[in-house]
Amino acid sequence: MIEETAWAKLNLALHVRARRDDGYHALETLFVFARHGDQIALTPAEADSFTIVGPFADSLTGEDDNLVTRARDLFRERFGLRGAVAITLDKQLPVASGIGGGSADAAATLRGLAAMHMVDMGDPRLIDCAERLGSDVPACLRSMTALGQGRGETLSALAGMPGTPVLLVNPGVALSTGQVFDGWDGIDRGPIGKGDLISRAVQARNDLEKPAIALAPVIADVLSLLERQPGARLVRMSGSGATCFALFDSAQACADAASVVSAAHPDWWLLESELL
Ligand SMILES: C[C@](O)(CO)[C@H](O)COP(=O)(O)OP(=O)(O)OC[C@H]1O[C@@H](n2ccc(N)nc2=O)[C@H](O)[C@@H]1O
Ligand SMILES: Nc1ncnc2c1ncn2[C@@H]1O[C@H](COP(=O)(O)OP(=O)(O)OP(=O)(O)O)[C@@H](O)[C@H]1O
Repeated sequence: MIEETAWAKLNLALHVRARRDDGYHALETLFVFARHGDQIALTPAEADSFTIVGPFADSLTGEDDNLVTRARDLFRERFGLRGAVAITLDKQLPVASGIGGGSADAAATLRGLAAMHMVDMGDPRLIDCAERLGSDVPACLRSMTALGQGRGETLSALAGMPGTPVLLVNPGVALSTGQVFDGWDGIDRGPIGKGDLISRAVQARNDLEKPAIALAPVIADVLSLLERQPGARLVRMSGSGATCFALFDSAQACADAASVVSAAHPDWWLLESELL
């Protein structure tokens, strides 16, 4: 059996630069990954099977389309393979929440199948599969700190901040990525600046916060609560929302903030993690 973690993706910053003719937006983003995520287990089998377990399984069970099975089918088609595989997805991350759950699952499936069939991680066919599965999938395939450009698929590696404590908070609202992009006001506010990762991130922004808040006003409450927490170095919404995060100076400050947030909002989803 091969096991892969689908690490949660965070956008420390996301600048939307232009609407493109193909329905996507040109953007610049700082991708980082958290140590926690969904788990994917793959085992060679007589027949294909796909099982979803875990706290967010119910959000996906019953949908016949899943990014995991799409990744499996595309991989086999692209590499001309036939063998069947049993896949179990342990869904720990909330669905449609801006932390790339589906994209990370697709990427973890590709990594697992690549390991099973001894395909090199740099194989252009693997990268092509990732690009066809979604804008975030190439970044999730590597799960390393990177600057993303184009629609998010053009990646340049950056020095990361491994071990930085991070608190993720989701108020329980699912947002459609396409709908949030549709609410962008069309104003290009410029590129992400230069410098080290944290200073670039602090000076930058997430241009999707405004349209996401218009769809789900509770996001503004999440951001303001996180901003009030001692030791929070950077507070922002990730991707198209609604998950927001705070980076902390210390694990204690992160744990203290988690206690405050969960006491105030026991129904919100929280994850204490650290950056990869
Ligand atoms: C918001 C981010 O999560 C930031 O990392 C990504 O840009 C979204 O990546 P993703 O979930 O993999 O998105 P995709 O599955 O490729 O696209 C979903 C929808 O989001 C919109 N979309 C996505 C990426 C992009 N650069 N511009 C867009 O306008 C499009 O309407 C698209 O139909
Ligand atoms: N394995 C999967 N996990 C989550 N969502 C999936 C999966 N497969 C298909 N989907 C579909 O994809 C949609 C987007 O889910 P996902 O969790 O990737 O969004 P997201 O966290 O907003 O991602 P991003 O940050 O890349 O925009 C969901 O509404 C769901 O119907």
